Amino acid sequence: MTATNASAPLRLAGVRLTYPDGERRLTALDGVSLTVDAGELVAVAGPSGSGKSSLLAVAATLLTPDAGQVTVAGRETGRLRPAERAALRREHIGIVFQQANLLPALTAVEQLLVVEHLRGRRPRAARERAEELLDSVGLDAAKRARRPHQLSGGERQRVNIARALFTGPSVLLVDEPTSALDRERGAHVMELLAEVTAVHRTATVLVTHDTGLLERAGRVVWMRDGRLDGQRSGGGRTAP
Ligand SMILES: Nc1ncnc2c1ncn2[C@@H]1O[C@H](COP(=O)(O)OP(=O)(O)OP(=O)(O)O)[C@@H](O)[C@H]1O
Repeated sequence: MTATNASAPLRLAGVRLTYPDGERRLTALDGVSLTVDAGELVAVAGPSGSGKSSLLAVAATLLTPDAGQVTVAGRETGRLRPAERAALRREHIGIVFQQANLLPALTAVEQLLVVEHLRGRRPRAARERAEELLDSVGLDAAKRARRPHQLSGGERQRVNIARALFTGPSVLLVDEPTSALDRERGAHVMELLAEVTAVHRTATVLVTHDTGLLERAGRVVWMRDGRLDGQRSGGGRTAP
């Protein structure tokens, strides 16, 4: 059972998050529990303001909940010191933001190597890994040598996904990855996310407004007013 799988890379249990709102607090997440297994793609859908981005920020350990637990790769993050939490995030969490945020002066390969350089690994092994990852998301040698302005929006988003996978994260968090793309390119990116989730065995959470893309998800959860409001199995791959 998903809900009781203690080895799942990502577990949220009874998470409550509030923001300051004048004299009071606004409740953005109101007792959210969600377990995501390795190799599972969960799409989080729901109206604007329902708490989807807040859920992603809490799962990314970028925001600390007022109550409840967030467990990443078996570690309860509420108990960690900030430096330990940052290290856990670097090692175990890949984040794909809505905009690719690539550095204009760097080629596709170099976008991945910036991170690797900071981690102090040997460049040749890192370069090979970067080349392989970009190849696996569909960028051939010529495109891997291009700078962001020489790539299409969909290709930039592929670089973005490869970059998030570079550290070998067990959790992949994806925020509206298709909002800047047309329907066909958006569908391809969604297809790619389903594939990398299966191949890299990540616990993937994808936030989207676009209900047209949900059939590729293994599971769809709906948010309303800070609560999970129901879920269904999608048409895509699910964890065994
Ligand atoms: N930094 C903040 N300070 C105060 N309130 C916030 C903050 N961020 C979000 N909120 C509020 O928390 C609630 C949930 O917002 P959240 O951004 O998580 O929703 P969402 O479902 O991601 O919305 P959207 O689809 O429009 O991005 C909303 O009422 C929002 O106004």
